Amino acid sequence: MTDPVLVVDGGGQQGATVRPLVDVAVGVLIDSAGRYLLTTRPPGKVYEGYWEFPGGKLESGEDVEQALRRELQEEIGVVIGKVQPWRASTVDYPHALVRLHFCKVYEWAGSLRMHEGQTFSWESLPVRCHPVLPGTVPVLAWLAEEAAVAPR
Ligand SMILES: Nc1nc2c([nH]c(=O)n2[C@H]2C[C@H](O)[C@@H](COP(=O)(O)OP(=O)(O)OP(=O)(O)O)O2)c(=O)[nH]1
Repeated sequence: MTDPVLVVDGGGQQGATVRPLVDVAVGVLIDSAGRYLLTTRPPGKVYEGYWEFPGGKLESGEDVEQALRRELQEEIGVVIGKVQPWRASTVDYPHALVRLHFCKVYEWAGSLRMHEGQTFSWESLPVRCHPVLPGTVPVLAWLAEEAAVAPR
């Protein structure tokens, strides 16, 4: 069975036209207090200012882990340790059809530096950040479900 596709803001609306599926590596960084790192989408990008987990598109020849390591170093200035593949989802936005590969990361080196003009916040559930990117909203629900089953 394939996962349902989350259609956002009307999605691609191209009918029979097949759109490429863009793979995106996303890091759910979790600190020793169990808080999650959220960042705003940088100026000039679609959904500018919306809150998301840091990450970005896979480049040619990269796997999810390689892309995540590169993106987090480029965007937030940290070198991540072990990457734990977690969940995936597909989102149909007007600008792109994306496959989001969420990974949990508990270890990293270096201080956070927002290289693309983002804002960051360490958040507990329920998060105070608003607005959250539509493709990211379900992730917060998954995290809340997990926390309910295995509270810290
Ligand atoms: N990083 C990230 N992207 C997300 C999340 N949720 C979600 O729907 N997305 C979507 C938004 C974008 O369509 C796509 C990420 O693409 P992007 O444009 O930010 O990637 P990038 O940094 O490689 O961008 P660029 O260099 O090509 O400008 O994934 C999330 O939590 N984190």
